[in-house]
Amino acid sequence: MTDAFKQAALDYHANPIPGKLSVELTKPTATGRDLALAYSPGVAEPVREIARDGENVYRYTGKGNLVAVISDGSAILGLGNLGPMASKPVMEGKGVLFKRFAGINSVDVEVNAESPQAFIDTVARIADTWGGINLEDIKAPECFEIEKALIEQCNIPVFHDDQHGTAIVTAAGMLNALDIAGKSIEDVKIVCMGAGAAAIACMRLLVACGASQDKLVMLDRRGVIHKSREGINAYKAEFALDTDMRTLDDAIDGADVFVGLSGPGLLSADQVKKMAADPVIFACTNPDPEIHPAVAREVRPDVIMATGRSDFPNQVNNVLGFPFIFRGALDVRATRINEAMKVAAVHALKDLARDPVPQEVLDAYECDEMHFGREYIIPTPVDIRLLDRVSSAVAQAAVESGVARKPYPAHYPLKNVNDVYG
Ligand SMILES: O=C([O-])CC(=O)C(=O)O
Ligand SMILES: [Mg+2]
Repeated sequence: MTDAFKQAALDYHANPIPGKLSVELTKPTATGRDLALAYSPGVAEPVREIARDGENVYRYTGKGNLVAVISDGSAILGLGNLGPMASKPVMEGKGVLFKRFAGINSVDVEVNAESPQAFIDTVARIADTWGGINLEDIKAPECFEIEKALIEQCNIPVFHDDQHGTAIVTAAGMLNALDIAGKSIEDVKIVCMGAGAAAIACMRLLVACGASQDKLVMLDRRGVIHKSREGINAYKAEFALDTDMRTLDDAIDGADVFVGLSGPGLLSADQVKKMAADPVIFACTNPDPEIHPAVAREVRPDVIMATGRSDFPNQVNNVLGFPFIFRGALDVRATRINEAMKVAAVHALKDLARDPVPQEVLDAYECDEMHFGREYIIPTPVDIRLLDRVSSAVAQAAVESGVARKPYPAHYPLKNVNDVYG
């Protein structure tokens, strides 16, 4: 990032008013009568109705279209554990994306918790306020325990975006990239740089999509995760190989796929040179990827390259997932986001990339042409069709898998965010 761009990012957040989100009113408030309806005495009526039947909260309040974006700031993007307040711009940013792409209202909640249990207790006590909870930027391994406990304790969807959002989008992009490379997922040698929340979830989902675990090498800061290593947690142990490989240099030799969910600049041009033909590189650490696309392309013109960023082709970023996954889940009042719903999202994303790209998308990216291929393996976030395709696939899967509390929405398909209330 240039200094000018960094300053522009600060100015964007500071001016003309601080932050990126505000609250808006949805009802008239001009007259005394309006106020009497909105507050005392009128507000007592929905209070009584909700007290009589809890489901009425969806009818008389904003709960059904409201998601909390909750973090402790322990793993902000690829920047590390910088604390709850430093995570606030990202959490507000997720709120921007929820609203912009899926018409979902959100509040950011930054929790200063001294332990995973304190975090769980804090969130569980206020969970009923919202229609869903998006956990964000919480470090591994604590994030696994936190998500599991909250899913058990809440009857609204709880979804750790860095795990499942990232995994869904990665799997969709990977299936397409391998197709373009003419390789099948069962056969490829995969190197995963990183062993945090996103890395573990991505590899689990790739294995569920057919990848062979014995051809998958995972590395953390200390190198290859192998069976004779001491002191690895249970989540990393799931991917421990019986191997002599110890370093990224060892692992990358002949690899078909590199997935980076680790830190900036960790993959070198020399390492890229050693990969197999038509290498697939997903350098997804934000904001700075494991390798710059231009550097990878220079040494390997045959590369199929993705990053997490909006300013390069092939943006593999959870923004393609979480807004629409929650949209579908909220609209059928799902009690959780289960595996069937995640798989449905993978296929919806993967299939959409194969359709012709609308003119609005070309305009937004200032290019004349975009079609399924090396430079376009996954839809762009501005593609309005995501709203319909992903949300309806997720809603349908929720209904079929028995976690929906409402039938498939009568007002689907959604054509744009103004349609979301039906
Ligand atoms: O915020 C983003 O761009 C994607 C994300 O969740 C992360 O990097 O933690
Ligand atoms: Mg994140």
